Amino acid sequence: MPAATTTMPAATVPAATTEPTRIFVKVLGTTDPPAPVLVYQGCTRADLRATLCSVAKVAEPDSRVILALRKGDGALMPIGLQLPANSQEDPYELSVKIIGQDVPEQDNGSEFSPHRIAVLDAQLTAVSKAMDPIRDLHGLQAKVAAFQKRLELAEKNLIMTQYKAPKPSMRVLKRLTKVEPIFADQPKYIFTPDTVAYLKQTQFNNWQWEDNEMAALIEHMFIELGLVARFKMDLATLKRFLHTIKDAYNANPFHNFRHCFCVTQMFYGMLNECDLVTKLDPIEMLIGLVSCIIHDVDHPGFNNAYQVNARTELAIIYNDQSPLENHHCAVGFRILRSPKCNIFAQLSNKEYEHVRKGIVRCVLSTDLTKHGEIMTKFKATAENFKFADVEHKAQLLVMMVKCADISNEARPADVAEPWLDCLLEEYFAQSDREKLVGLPVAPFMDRDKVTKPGAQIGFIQFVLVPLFENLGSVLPQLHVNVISQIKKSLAYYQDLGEKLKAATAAAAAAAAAGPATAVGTAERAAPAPQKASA
Ligand SMILES: Nc1nc2c(ncn2[C@@H]2O[C@@H]3COP(=O)(O)O[C@H]3[C@H]2O)c(=O)[nH]1
Ligand SMILES: [Mg+2]
Ligand SMILES: [Zn+2]
Repeated sequence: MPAATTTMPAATVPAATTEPTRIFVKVLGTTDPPAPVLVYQGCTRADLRATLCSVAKVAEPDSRVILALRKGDGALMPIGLQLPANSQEDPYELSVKIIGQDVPEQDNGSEFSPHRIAVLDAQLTAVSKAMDPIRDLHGLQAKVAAFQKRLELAEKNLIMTQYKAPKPSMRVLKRLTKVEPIFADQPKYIFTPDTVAYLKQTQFNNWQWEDNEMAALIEHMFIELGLVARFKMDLATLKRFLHTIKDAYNANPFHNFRHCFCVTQMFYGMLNECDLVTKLDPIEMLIGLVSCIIHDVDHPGFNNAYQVNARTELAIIYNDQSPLENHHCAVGFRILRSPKCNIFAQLSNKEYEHVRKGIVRCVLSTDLTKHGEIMTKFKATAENFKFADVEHKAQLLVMMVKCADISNEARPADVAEPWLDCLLEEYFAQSDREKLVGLPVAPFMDRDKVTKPGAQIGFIQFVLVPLFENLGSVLPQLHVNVISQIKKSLAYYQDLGEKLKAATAAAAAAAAAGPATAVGTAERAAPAPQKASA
């Protein structure tokens, strides 16, 4: 039979914004005093079961372990997160049985027979497990995307996407309606005036759109900026180009087609919010837009350092010189060269050369090892910036694409934060592989060393703020939404950093004082403060 844990004060567990529920649990069949358990909001039922098992000193909380929790009056309490707090004087009584030891396999007919409890327990655990993917953002998104796909099929690919203004909560309603198709194999999207106006804002929320919709939104940008008309683009070719590019982005956690869309949309948002649509030539807007679209195409999910250290094919082909950015550019132009996707077909040779040169320059500039050099050059240019100067505008485009590429923290908190999770997921997958094969691991990618504030504070302070302020010296409108949001983000992560520091210190003090059992991780113990939105 399991023995009870030693009771230690639970007060040493770090304070949380949402206070945990403190319960006391007395393990039946032992003489040990009731043990305190802190139940944090956000932990799962499986976490709670695991903790109760550890209180009862049962090694593994597998499905053969039956836990029953009763109040002092004998009432059976469902083991879940809604357990009311109690006191040391009136603890819950925990009984632990292990199927195959002393529990009858058959139902003995009584309401709370061990068999029934075991069955119920196993079912609840299964339900809890089934809920885990739903708590996970990617899982949720995948489910939504799969549902939308099914809906598309059901609607025979005839979908109209309607969008309601997001303010004030940035929540989105999408209504799907039947409309006439353009292509038999492709849904046609018609965006409402609300949607197309919202698309022009740098604070746009990317998360509620699926890939086909994002491709259609980019298509809309080409039309709306007058590029389709000016460069006599065939609409079907534009669609094929965008869908081919979409398919050429890999399903990486971060460097995927959604990132491509965000970068492109931020560029489009900056064009609009900074009145550049009238100040730049169509060909310059075309350079910027297509640069954003192809800038990470076919990204393998492993960065340049990995390419070089692992001596990959890309590193060999490009002699270790920005292998990824060179690859993105080459893949993009290979797609553009194909007649079915060649949106530049009607450009004169001179225009094509100008466009190609501009795009290559912008995409290669997204390699952050070029950051310092580009910053210095633009600072000098910005002192006397002239929209009449072609080279000045070429540098402006480079800066805008660079800014758009790393602009997640320039969006509202609820849009930005999931991107950091995606980035860290990709970084951790890389460092895990590097550890496995004995390659050097960058500390900022190491899951044992990285925290969210650690990842963002320096990045925002030393990369984002100087970069956007440098561009802001030529485009002062950037201060209104973009730079102000970046500064809110910085304050948020600085605050979170302080809270984590305090939580770590408190946890260390708790460890020194003795064992108190808490359900949940350190991050749950110090949940994120509310991040300010625009
Ligand atoms: N720490 C941190 N890095 C970022 C963030 N956004 C982008 N990056 C990194 O900056 C890089 C810019 O180019 P990529 O998009 O290829 O890959 C990007 C990421 O590695 C961010 O919010 N935080
Ligand atoms: Mg890149
Ligand atoms: Zn990118």
